[in-house]
Amino acid sequence: MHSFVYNAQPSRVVFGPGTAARVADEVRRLDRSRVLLLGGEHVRPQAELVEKALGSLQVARFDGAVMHTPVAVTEKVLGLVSEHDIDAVVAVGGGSTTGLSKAIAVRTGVDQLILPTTYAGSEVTPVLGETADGVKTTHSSPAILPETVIYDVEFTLSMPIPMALTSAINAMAHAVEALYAEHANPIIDTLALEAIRAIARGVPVLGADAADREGRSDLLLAAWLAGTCLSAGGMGLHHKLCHVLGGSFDLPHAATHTVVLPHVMAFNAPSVPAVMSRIADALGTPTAPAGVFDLVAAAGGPTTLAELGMSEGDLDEAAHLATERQYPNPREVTRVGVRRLLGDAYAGIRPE
Ligand SMILES: NC(=O)c1ccc[n+]([C@@H]2O[C@H](COP(=O)([O-])OP(=O)(O)OC[C@H]3O[C@@H](n4cnc5c(N)ncnc54)[C@H](O)[C@@H]3O)[C@@H](O)[C@H]2O)c1
Ligand SMILES: O=C(O)CCC(=O)CC(=O)O
Repeated sequence: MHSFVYNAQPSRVVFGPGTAARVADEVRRLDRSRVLLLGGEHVRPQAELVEKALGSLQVARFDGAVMHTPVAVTEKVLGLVSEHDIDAVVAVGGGSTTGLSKAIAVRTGVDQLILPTTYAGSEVTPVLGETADGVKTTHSSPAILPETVIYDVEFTLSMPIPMALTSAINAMAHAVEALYAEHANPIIDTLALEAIRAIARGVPVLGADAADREGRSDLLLAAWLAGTCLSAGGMGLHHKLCHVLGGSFDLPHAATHTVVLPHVMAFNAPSVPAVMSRIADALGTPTAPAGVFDLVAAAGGPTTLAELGMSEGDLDEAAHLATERQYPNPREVTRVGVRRLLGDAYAGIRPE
């Protein structure tokens, strides 16, 4: 018999090809008129299109978001916000640009409209991770959640295939951890399993046609579902470990998720066999951890922490940092267990 609490997150979502052109209407719908546009070097054409669409609504622009949301960058942009009397942020980019937008909004109360260019899913979560003094700290608040998300598949087509692959596995990780999270519930389970199915379908064909709008649109939809799972379900060992590796050892976010996910699934599998069996069904593979590992390996994605630049000598410290505090996870998290897991991920050993 079911018994659960479900918190729906109130985002407005505009989804479809060409929807970026509606950004000015969406700003006016929020009754805002002084926009700070956040863009970035690798999404210049997308940001330019949005700049044109915003016209006189845009009064300032910043292009320097950094992965893991360093507080020093946020403080720099806060100067622009007060100087230009900003009342809304429009962010064009991946999770790093969205993170900067959230960091500004939670400090100033400005509205946020996000046009994602990756599958990170941050745009629909009330979660923000920020880095200061080499430590990444995550917090959650309704004030962090963006008001409006515009998913335009055209904005994601420029992602190179290796990046689209790792970003899709970052999304899959949100769905996987939601299935065994503290706040798991049947609504989120449905979204999570659909996201996993869609990503398992989409990843193997990513390389076949780089401009496959249909396929990329399905992945973008899966990314939204997966972000929704993260926002309602919560995070366990996998996300904690990736935040330690990203925040303290500067590893790239989505690629780290891609390497670590099968190993955390193998670690947690003995405690949640029924969940792993549902994931295996969604993947269409005999076992879930090996299914994810094989999906990544077959698509040419990263399978070792070594290739991401992790030093073997730092694995002990990473295990220490990831086990300093307890947090919800289906299996007890011990330093010895995490160190073994990290060793396997470092070497790229295929899990059972
Ligand atoms: N709070 C949350 O719910 C949440 C969820 C997921 C990720 N995140 C955070 O987001 C950050 C990672 O985000 P990410 O993985 O999307 O990477 P990212 O935003 O850092 O982007 C990676 C690189 O790819 C470039 N890029 C982005 N979109 C592109 C495109 N369409 N074409 C070509 N290049 C493109 C960026 O400019 C950047 O150089 C991390 O800080 C992570 O912690 C937060
Ligand atoms: O905003 C953050 O950096 C914390 C949440 C997060 O990164 C989710 C993830 O690990 O993909």
